[in-house]
Amino acid sequence: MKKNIVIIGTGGTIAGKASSATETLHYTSAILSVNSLIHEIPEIHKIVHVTGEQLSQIDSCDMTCGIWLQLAARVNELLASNKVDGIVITHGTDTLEETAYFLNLVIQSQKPVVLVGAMRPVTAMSADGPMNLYNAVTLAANDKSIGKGVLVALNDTVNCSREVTKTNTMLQDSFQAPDLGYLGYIQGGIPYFYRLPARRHTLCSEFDCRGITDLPKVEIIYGYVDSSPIIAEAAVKAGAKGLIYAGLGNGNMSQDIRKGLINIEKQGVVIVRSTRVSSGIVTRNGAVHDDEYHFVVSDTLSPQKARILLMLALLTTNDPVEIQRMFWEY
Ligand SMILES: NC(=O)C[C@H](N)C(=O)O
Repeated sequence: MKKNIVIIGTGGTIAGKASSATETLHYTSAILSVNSLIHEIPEIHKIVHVTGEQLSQIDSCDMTCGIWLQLAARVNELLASNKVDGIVITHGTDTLEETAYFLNLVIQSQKPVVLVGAMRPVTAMSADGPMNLYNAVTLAANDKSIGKGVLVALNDTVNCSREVTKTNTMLQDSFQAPDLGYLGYIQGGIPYFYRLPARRHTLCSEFDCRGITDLPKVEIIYGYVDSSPIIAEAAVKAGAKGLIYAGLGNGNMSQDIRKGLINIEKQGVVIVRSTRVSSGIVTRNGAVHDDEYHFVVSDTLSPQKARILLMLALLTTNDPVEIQRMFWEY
Protein backbone atom coordinates (compact mmCIF):
# COMPACT_ATOMS: atom_id res chain seq x y z
CA MET A 1 0.00 0.00 0.00
CA LYS A 2 1.25 3.51 -0.84
CA LYS A 3 2.36 5.63 2.11
CA ASN A 4 1.01 9.15 2.75
CA ILE A 5 3.88 11.64 2.75
CA VAL A 6 3.55 15.37 3.41
CA ILE A 7 6.21 17.63 1.89
CA ILE A 8 6.57 20.89 3.81
CA GLY A 9 8.25 23.69 1.84
CA THR A 10 10.35 26.28 3.63
CA GLY A 11 12.33 27.75 0.69
CA GLY A 12 16.04 27.50 -0.15
CA THR A 13 17.98 26.85 -3.35
CA ILE A 14 15.97 23.70 -3.95
CA ALA A 15 13.15 26.16 -4.77
CA GLY A 16 15.47 28.75 -6.34
CA LYS A 17 15.74 30.09 -9.89
CA ALA A 18 18.52 31.69 -11.93
CA SER A 19 18.33 33.50 -15.27
CA SER A 20 20.11 30.76 -17.23
CA ALA A 21 20.91 27.05 -17.12
CA THR A 22 24.63 27.71 -16.63
CA GLU A 23 24.17 30.06 -13.68
CA THR A 24 24.78 28.34 -10.32
CA LEU A 25 25.98 31.32 -8.31
CA HIS A 26 23.68 34.26 -8.95
CA TYR A 27 20.14 33.10 -8.38
CA THR A 28 17.25 33.78 -6.05
CA SER A 29 16.36 31.19 -3.42
CA ALA A 30 12.80 30.33 -2.45
CA ILE A 31 10.86 31.17 -5.64
CA LEU A 32 9.02 27.96 -6.55
CA SER A 33 6.23 26.71 -4.33
CA VAL A 34 6.44 23.23 -2.84
CA ASN A 35 3.60 22.17 -5.16
CA SER A 36 5.66 23.24 -8.21
CA LEU A 37 8.59 21.18 -6.89
CA ILE A 38 6.31 18.16 -6.58
CA HIS A 39 5.00 18.84 -10.10
CA GLU A 40 8.61 18.63 -11.44
CA ILE A 41 8.91 14.98 -10.31
CA PRO A 42 5.79 13.07 -11.43
CA GLU A 43 7.66 9.81 -10.58
CA ILE A 44 6.84 10.50 -6.91
CA HIS A 45 3.16 9.69 -7.50
CA LYS A 46 4.06 6.13 -8.51
CA ILE A 47 5.46 5.40 -5.07
CA VAL A 48 3.52 7.52 -2.53
CA HIS A 49 0.45 9.68 -1.98
CA VAL A 50 1.96 13.11 -1.60
CA THR A 51 0.60 16.42 -0.32
CA GLY A 52 2.45 19.74 -0.33
CA GLU A 53 2.29 22.45 2.35
CA GLN A 54 4.13 25.77 2.27
CA LEU A 55 5.27 26.80 5.77
CA SER A 56 7.67 29.59 4.75
CA GLN A 57 9.38 30.80 1.58
CA ILE A 58 12.83 32.00 2.65
CA ASP A 59 16.52 31.67 2.04
CA SER A 60 17.55 29.53 5.02
CA CYS A 61 19.89 32.27 6.28
CA ASP A 62 16.62 33.94 7.38
CA MET A 63 15.45 30.92 9.41
CA THR A 64 14.36 31.93 12.93
CA CYS A 65 13.52 30.22 16.21
CA GLY A 66 9.95 31.46 15.68
CA ILE A 67 9.69 29.55 12.37
CA TRP A 68 11.28 26.49 14.02
CA LEU A 69 8.59 26.48 16.69
CA GLN A 70 5.82 26.75 14.06
CA LEU A 71 7.45 24.00 12.01
CA ALA A 72 7.81 21.70 15.02
CA ALA A 73 4.18 22.29 16.00
CA ARG A 74 2.97 21.49 12.47
CA VAL A 75 5.16 18.38 12.11
CA ASN A 76 4.01 17.08 15.50
CA GLU A 77 0.38 17.75 14.53
CA LEU A 78 0.70 16.00 11.15
CA LEU A 79 2.52 12.97 12.57
CA ALA A 80 -0.11 12.52 15.27
CA SER A 81 -2.61 11.76 12.50
CA ASN A 82 -2.94 8.18 11.28
CA LYS A 83 -3.35 9.63 7.77
CA VAL A 84 0.31 10.72 7.65
CA ASP A 85 3.18 8.21 7.45
CA GLY A 86 6.16 10.53 7.07
CA ILE A 87 7.29 14.09 6.42
CA VAL A 88 9.81 15.61 4.02
CA ILE A 89 10.93 19.19 4.59
CA THR A 90 12.51 21.16 1.74
CA HIS A 91 15.01 23.64 3.16
CA GLY A 92 17.93 25.88 2.22
CA THR A 93 21.27 24.24 2.86
CA ASP A 94 22.90 27.07 4.85
CA THR A 95 21.04 26.24 8.08
CA LEU A 96 19.52 22.87 7.17
CA GLU A 97 21.64 21.00 9.72
CA GLU A 98 20.41 23.28 12.51
CA THR A 99 16.72 22.89 11.69
CA ALA A 100 17.22 19.13 11.41
CA TYR A 101 18.87 18.86 14.83
CA PHE A 102 16.27 21.13 16.45
CA LEU A 103 13.45 18.93 15.11
CA ASN A 104 15.38 15.80 16.15
CA LEU A 105 15.07 17.02 19.74
CA VAL A 106 11.41 18.15 19.76
CA ILE A 107 9.43 15.90 17.41
CA GLN A 108 7.37 13.40 19.35
CA SER A 109 7.02 10.60 16.84
CA GLN A 110 8.86 7.58 15.52
CA LYS A 111 7.62 8.29 12.00
CA PRO A 112 10.27 9.39 9.48
CA VAL A 113 11.10 13.08 9.11
CA VAL A 114 13.60 13.87 6.35
CA LEU A 115 15.17 17.23 5.51
CA VAL A 116 16.32 17.87 1.96
CA GLY A 117 17.90 20.73 0.04
CA ALA A 118 19.95 21.37 -3.07
CA MET A 119 23.23 23.02 -3.92
CA ARG A 120 22.06 24.13 -7.38
CA PRO A 121 18.90 26.06 -8.30
CA VAL A 122 16.11 24.29 -10.18
CA THR A 123 17.03 26.11 -13.41
CA ALA A 124 20.64 24.82 -13.48
CA MET A 125 21.96 22.14 -15.81
CA SER A 126 22.27 19.00 -13.65
CA ALA A 127 20.21 20.54 -10.85
CA ASP A 128 20.47 18.25 -7.81
CA GLY A 129 17.13 19.23 -6.23
CA PRO A 130 14.72 16.92 -8.10
CA MET A 131 16.71 13.72 -7.42
CA ASN A 132 17.41 14.80 -3.83
CA LEU A 133 13.68 15.37 -3.29
CA TYR A 134 12.76 12.05 -4.90
CA ASN A 135 15.30 10.27 -2.68
CA ALA A 136 14.05 12.08 0.43
CA VAL A 137 10.50 10.93 -0.31
CA THR A 138 11.60 7.33 -0.80
CA LEU A 139 13.49 7.57 2.50
CA ALA A 140 10.48 9.01 4.36
CA ALA A 141 8.25 6.29 2.93
CA ASN A 142 10.53 3.40 3.89
CA ASP A 143 9.90 1.42 7.11
CA LYS A 144 13.67 1.26 7.69
CA SER A 145 13.59 5.00 8.46
CA ILE A 146 11.17 4.60 11.37
CA GLY A 147 12.66 5.42 14.77
CA LYS A 148 15.96 6.77 13.42
CA GLY A 149 15.37 10.39 14.36
CA VAL A 150 15.29 13.29 11.93
CA LEU A 151 17.30 12.38 8.81
CA VAL A 152 19.02 14.44 6.13
CA ALA A 153 19.08 13.22 2.52
CA LEU A 154 21.23 14.88 -0.14
CA ASN A 155 23.50 13.53 -2.87
CA ASP A 156 22.36 9.88 -2.47
CA THR A 157 23.38 9.75 1.19
CA VAL A 158 21.50 9.46 4.49
CA ASN A 159 22.84 11.45 7.42
CA CYS A 160 22.01 11.73 11.10
CA SER A 161 20.83 15.26 12.00
CA ARG A 162 23.10 15.35 15.07
CA GLU A 163 26.24 14.80 13.05
CA VAL A 164 25.65 16.13 9.54
CA THR A 165 27.17 19.43 8.48
CA LYS A 166 27.55 21.50 5.34
CA THR A 167 31.23 20.95 4.49
CA ASN A 168 31.60 22.85 1.23
CA THR A 169 30.18 26.15 0.00
CA MET A 170 29.45 24.89 -3.52
CA LEU A 171 29.86 21.16 -4.16
CA GLN A 172 26.94 18.77 -4.38
CA ASP A 173 28.48 16.36 -1.89
CA SER A 174 28.60 19.14 0.67
CA PHE A 175 26.47 17.33 3.29
CA GLN A 176 28.61 14.92 5.25
CA ALA A 177 29.35 13.82 8.79
CA PRO A 178 33.15 14.07 8.58
CA ASP A 179 33.65 12.99 12.18
CA LEU A 180 31.34 10.01 12.50
CA GLY A 181 30.21 9.09 8.99
CA TYR A 182 27.03 8.63 6.95
CA LEU A 183 24.17 6.52 8.25
CA GLY A 184 23.72 5.11 4.77
CA TYR A 185 23.07 5.54 1.07
CA ILE A 186 20.05 5.74 -1.20
CA GLN A 187 20.31 3.86 -4.47
CA GLY A 188 17.58 3.20 -7.00
CA GLY A 189 14.95 4.55 -4.61
CA ILE A 190 16.00 2.20 -1.80
CA PRO A 191 17.71 3.38 1.42
CA TYR A 192 20.55 1.23 2.77
CA PHE A 193 21.41 1.83 6.44
CA TYR A 194 24.76 0.80 7.96
CA ARG A 195 24.61 2.30 11.45
CA LEU A 196 22.17 3.91 13.89
CA PRO A 197 22.08 7.24 15.74
CA ALA A 198 23.27 6.42 19.28
CA ARG A 199 21.94 9.48 21.11
CA ARG A 200 18.46 10.30 22.46
CA HIS A 201 16.07 11.83 19.93
CA THR A 202 12.41 12.37 18.99
CA LEU A 203 10.18 10.08 21.12
CA CYS A 204 12.98 9.50 23.65
CA SER A 205 13.75 13.21 23.98
CA GLU A 206 12.79 15.10 27.15
CA PHE A 207 12.40 18.40 25.29
CA ASP A 208 8.92 19.71 24.68
CA CYS A 209 8.35 23.06 23.05
CA ARG A 210 4.56 22.92 22.87
CA GLY A 211 3.08 26.29 23.80
CA ILE A 212 6.52 27.97 23.71
CA THR A 213 6.66 31.15 21.60
CA ASP A 214 10.38 31.90 21.79
CA LEU A 215 13.63 30.26 22.87
CA PRO A 216 16.15 31.63 25.39
CA LYS A 217 18.87 33.75 23.81
CA VAL A 218 22.17 31.89 23.32
CA GLU A 219 25.07 33.41 21.39
CA ILE A 220 28.23 31.84 19.93
CA ILE A 221 31.64 33.36 20.70
CA TYR A 222 34.52 32.41 18.40
CA GLY A 223 38.07 31.70 19.66
CA TYR A 224 41.13 33.09 17.82
CA VAL A 225 44.57 34.55 18.55
CA ASP A 226 44.48 37.51 20.92
CA SER A 227 40.69 37.40 21.35
CA SER A 228 39.24 39.34 24.26
CA PRO A 229 36.00 38.78 26.22
CA ILE A 230 34.34 41.96 24.89
CA ILE A 231 32.03 40.13 22.48
CA ALA A 232 30.96 37.68 25.21
CA GLU A 233 30.30 40.58 27.60
CA ALA A 234 28.30 42.46 24.96
CA ALA A 235 26.20 39.34 24.30
CA VAL A 236 25.34 39.04 27.99
CA LYS A 237 24.49 42.74 28.17
CA ALA A 238 22.14 42.19 25.23
CA GLY A 239 20.32 39.45 27.16
CA ALA A 240 22.13 36.18 26.39
CA LYS A 241 21.27 33.47 28.94
CA GLY A 242 23.91 31.13 27.60
CA LEU A 243 27.12 31.30 25.57
CA ILE A 244 28.70 28.70 23.35
CA TYR A 245 32.44 29.20 23.17
CA ALA A 246 33.69 27.87 19.79
CA GLY A 247 37.11 27.36 21.27
CA LEU A 248 40.59 26.50 20.13
CA GLY A 249 41.54 22.82 19.90
CA ASN A 250 39.89 20.92 22.76
CA GLY A 251 37.71 23.98 23.56
CA ASN A 252 40.77 25.81 24.83
CA MET A 253 40.86 29.52 25.65
CA SER A 254 43.31 32.31 26.44
CA GLN A 255 43.69 33.48 30.04
CA ASP A 256 41.86 36.64 29.07
CA ILE A 257 38.81 34.81 27.70
CA ARG A 258 38.87 32.42 30.68
CA LYS A 259 38.70 35.26 33.19
CA GLY A 260 35.87 36.88 31.21
CA LEU A 261 33.84 33.66 30.99
CA ILE A 262 34.36 32.81 34.68
CA ASN A 263 32.99 36.22 35.53
CA ILE A 264 30.03 35.82 33.18
CA GLU A 265 29.21 32.36 34.62
CA LYS A 266 29.01 33.92 38.09
CA GLN A 267 26.16 36.10 36.76
CA GLY A 268 24.11 32.93 36.09
CA VAL A 269 24.88 32.64 32.37
CA VAL A 270 25.59 29.08 31.23
CA ILE A 271 28.92 28.62 29.42
CA VAL A 272 29.39 25.69 27.06
CA ARG A 273 32.85 24.97 25.72
CA SER A 274 32.74 23.73 22.15
CA THR A 275 35.41 23.89 19.46
CA ARG A 276 36.11 25.49 16.11
CA VAL A 277 37.79 22.18 15.12
CA SER A 278 35.50 20.09 12.89
CA SER A 279 35.87 16.76 14.68
CA GLY A 280 36.59 15.16 18.04
CA ILE A 281 35.26 15.32 21.60
CA VAL A 282 35.64 18.41 23.78
CA THR A 283 36.80 16.70 26.96
CA ARG A 284 35.53 17.72 30.38
CA ASN A 285 38.32 19.10 32.61
CA GLY A 286 40.72 18.61 29.69
CA ALA A 287 41.95 21.99 28.46
CA VAL A 288 40.07 23.87 31.21
CA HIS A 289 38.99 23.05 34.82
CA ASP A 290 35.27 22.82 34.07
CA ASP A 291 34.34 21.50 37.55
CA GLU A 292 35.93 24.52 39.19
CA TYR A 293 34.41 27.11 36.81
CA HIS A 294 31.00 25.40 36.37
CA PHE A 295 31.45 25.18 32.61
CA VAL A 296 29.74 22.59 30.41
CA VAL A 297 31.44 20.81 27.49
CA SER A 298 29.74 20.18 24.16
CA ASP A 299 30.98 16.60 23.56
CA THR A 300 31.13 16.27 19.74
CA LEU A 301 28.40 18.83 18.96
CA SER A 302 29.40 21.67 16.65
CA PRO A 303 28.96 25.17 18.12
CA GLN A 304 25.76 25.76 16.12
CA LYS A 305 24.22 22.49 17.34
CA ALA A 306 25.43 23.01 20.91
CA ARG A 307 23.53 26.32 20.79
CA ILE A 308 20.29 24.50 19.92
CA LEU A 309 20.68 21.98 22.74
CA LEU A 310 21.49 24.75 25.20
CA MET A 311 18.47 26.85 24.16
CA LEU A 312 16.20 23.85 24.76
CA ALA A 313 17.93 22.97 28.03
CA LEU A 314 17.48 26.54 29.30
CA LEU A 315 13.71 26.18 28.96
CA THR A 316 13.81 24.02 32.07
CA THR A 317 17.11 24.60 33.92
CA ASN A 318 20.28 26.66 34.16
CA ASP A 319 22.07 24.13 36.39
CA PRO A 320 25.40 23.31 34.65
CA VAL A 321 25.44 19.77 36.10
CA GLU A 322 22.02 18.98 34.66
CA ILE A 323 22.91 20.65 31.35
CA GLN A 324 26.15 18.63 31.17
CA ARG A 325 24.06 15.46 31.57
CA MET A 326 22.01 16.57 28.56
CA PHE A 327 25.13 17.16 26.48
CA TRP A 328 26.30 13.59 27.18
CA GLU A 329 22.88 12.17 26.28
CA TYR A 330 21.78 14.08 23.11
N1 LIG B 1 21.97 25.91 -1.27
C1 LIG B 1 21.16 26.66 -0.52
O1 LIG B 1 20.05 26.26 -0.25
C2 LIG B 1 21.71 27.97 -0.02
C3 LIG B 1 20.70 29.04 0.26
N2 LIG B 1 21.36 30.28 0.56
C4 LIG B 1 19.81 28.69 1.45
O2 LIG B 1 20.29 28.23 2.45
O3 LIG B 1 18.62 28.93 1.41
